[in-house]
Amino acid sequence: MLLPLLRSSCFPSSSPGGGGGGGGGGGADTGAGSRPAAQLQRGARGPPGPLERALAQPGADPRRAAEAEGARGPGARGGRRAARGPHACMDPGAALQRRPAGGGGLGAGSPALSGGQARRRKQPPRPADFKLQVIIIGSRGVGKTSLMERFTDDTFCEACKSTVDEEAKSQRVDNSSTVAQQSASGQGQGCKDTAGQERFNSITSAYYRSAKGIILVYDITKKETFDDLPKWMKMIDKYASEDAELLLVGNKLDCETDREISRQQGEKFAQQITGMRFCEASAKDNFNVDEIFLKLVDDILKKMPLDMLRNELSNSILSLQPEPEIPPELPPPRPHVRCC
Ligand SMILES: Nc1nc2c(ncn2[C@@H]2O[C@H](COP(=O)(O)OP(=O)(O)OP(=O)(O)O)[C@@H](O)[C@H]2O)c(=O)[nH]1
Ligand SMILES: [Mg+2]
Repeated sequence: MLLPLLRSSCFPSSSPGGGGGGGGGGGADTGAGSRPAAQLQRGARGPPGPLERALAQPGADPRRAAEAEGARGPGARGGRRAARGPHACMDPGAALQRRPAGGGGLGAGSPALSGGQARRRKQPPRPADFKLQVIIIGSRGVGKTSLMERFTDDTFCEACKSTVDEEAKSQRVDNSSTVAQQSASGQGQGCKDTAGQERFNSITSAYYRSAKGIILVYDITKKETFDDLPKWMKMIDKYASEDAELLLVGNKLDCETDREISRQQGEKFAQQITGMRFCEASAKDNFNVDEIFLKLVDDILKKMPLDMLRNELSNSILSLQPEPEIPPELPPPRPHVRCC
């Protein structure tokens, strides 16, 4: 897998496009009190999987490598308009294996996607290899930030502050201008927990527009967050690009006893949206979290036109971390494509 730098912007809460409100649709604001910007990157993780090793070969074709790794071939799932193919690995019905020591992979055949928990101890972030923007949206408290932090830092906090918090509300105007500045100066890729409330649509819509992947999260223990989904879909239809990869996530799978939304309900919702994948996860148990992000990136890369991918590569340092040992019989790989 190319080492994508995924930056995600969390849109806490609010019923999308709507004003404030209680409960799941709480008024959303910018997240002045939010956690620091977090870059999601794979760079600092452990040894490359077969897909990465395959990519390291001279002249590797990223998508063919992805296929070789058992991911579905390009075109198996087009954009939202294409006829829906059967869900592959995110099929919620498939037995998602629990990863040993903290989480499950999508299936036996995806060592590159298998547990990386131990490998992801906090390490200094590395410069971006390859930028894709992914946004995580969903009603308040569904676990957007927790999923992001589990993936980036492998941490989880029980009583974490809402990305929207009281003091933030007072500063939201500044923040919205900050966010505006960021996006204006091209820093829009920076990750910021901002909100989806009507007043920020002009800002957050920019995030939707440039997002290659959208993760829509609901809380399986809170029906209202599932009922909010159509409103989030309206935001996606209104602002997101046609070919953004969509992934629906039912979070808090560890709270099975408090479940209010069945897996089948989640799957059925996703099946109504062309091209939308679905899975259930738990940020707390670190179950299916890597897979959410890495599979989404897989899908994004596979849909990218090869020349664009190559072009992106030619403008970036393709580096795999750590360098795969080159068995003696293989010639050393060609020198890395360096930034111009
Ligand atoms: N049991 C359980 N709790 C979770 C999980 N993910 C998040 N939580 C908890 O749910 C609450 C909200 O989590 P956040 O990550 O802040 O949710 P959010 O969607 O970012 O919330 P806002 O920023 O307010 O929109 C916190 O108390 C988390 O500890 C999970 O997988 N399982
Ligand atoms: Mg949050």
